[in-house]
Amino acid sequence: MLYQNAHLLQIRPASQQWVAGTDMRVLPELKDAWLLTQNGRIKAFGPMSECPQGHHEETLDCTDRILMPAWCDSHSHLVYAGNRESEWMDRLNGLTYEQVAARGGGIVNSAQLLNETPEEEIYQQSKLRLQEVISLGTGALEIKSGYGLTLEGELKMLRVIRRLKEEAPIPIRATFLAAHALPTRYKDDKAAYLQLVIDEMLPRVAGDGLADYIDVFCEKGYFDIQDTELLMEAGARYGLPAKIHVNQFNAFGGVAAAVRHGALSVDHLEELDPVDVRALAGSKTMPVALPGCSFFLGIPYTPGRTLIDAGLPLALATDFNPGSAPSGNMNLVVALACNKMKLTPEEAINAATLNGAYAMGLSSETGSITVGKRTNLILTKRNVSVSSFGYRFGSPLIQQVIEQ
Ligand SMILES: N=CN[C@@H](CCC(=O)O)C(=O)O
Ligand SMILES: [Zn+2]
Repeated sequence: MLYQNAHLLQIRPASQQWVAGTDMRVLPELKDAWLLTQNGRIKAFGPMSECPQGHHEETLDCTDRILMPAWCDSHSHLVYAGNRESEWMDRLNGLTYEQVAARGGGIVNSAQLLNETPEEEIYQQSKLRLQEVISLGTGALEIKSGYGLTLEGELKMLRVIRRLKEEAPIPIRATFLAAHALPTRYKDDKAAYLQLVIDEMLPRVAGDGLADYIDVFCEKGYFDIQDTELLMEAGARYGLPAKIHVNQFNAFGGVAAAVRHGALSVDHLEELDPVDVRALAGSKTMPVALPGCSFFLGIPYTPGRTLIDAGLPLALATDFNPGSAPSGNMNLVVALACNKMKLTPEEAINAATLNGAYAMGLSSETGSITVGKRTNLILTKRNVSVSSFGYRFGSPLIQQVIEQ
């Protein structure tokens, strides 16, 4: 396919894996450009004055439109059963997320439902959500387990993720998150649950090649630093790098622990201590903000400005899940990042494309307009500017999602 007269956005050399600090304000572009794709990959691009001549099977005129990489959503729990609308109603009536969880709701509620639901049904429900996010411009996605909390439940979730991986037109990464909450059966014996996760679940998950990463909900009332370190070390023994839920409600050293263990990303960070910022400096760990969760739970937004102004990179993701963020809309995430976290549109787009791809190990595949990367692209409607992604919040700006 030959795209002509396009405004190409987010053009990067293959060597550039992320942008940080003041560089996040820059979105390299080429106006009045052509782009050629072949076999699902970007083959070449350049200014219209040098557009390849001759016959091309298919061409698309992109006059007045931006052609850019599709969104890279590096943190989701898109595979789940049913919903938690009744808990949401409880929160509307005044309960907090933590109070709902303390009453037996929350993650363990989703876990019960997931264990009761047949695998095929979970697959069908999740597939619909996947189709929805792809139609909204998501071109790469990470999906976590963590609503099983039993060997069979976790394997069931990961098999569904594998099936979605095999069938989807976009790259998907799977993360093993059995340490998402203590299942009711183990509520007074965390050590026994950790043993189950490490000695029984992990060898099966890794042996069957069902996960790319390991995750832990490092939070008061869930898993502490020692548990998190134990799980990161166990994951490493099976070749699974860590992506850690940390600092959602409390900051108590989880970021530094994750960095020490070479985690690929630390996600949430609604609570941020100067110690966390110092721990991230000079590391290869990507901080990931989830503004949809802040919006839905009414908790603080991740201080993205503090991170970027300290010279760090930042990625944005949806956290799509039934409890704290039942939306997989990356367009909304980008708009929230601008309006609530005070990111410039350029910073937000860098965070939602190039840096998001890094945060799920997909830098060589997607996240920028780069020769050789996948043809995972968004073509906007006419007269959409870079600022529109923050300013025109809620407006559908995408004309076509290109996934080959
Ligand atoms: N915080 C932990 N896990 C999810 C929420 C899961 C749930 O409430 O079901 C999150 O990232 O927000
Ligand atoms: Zn999450």
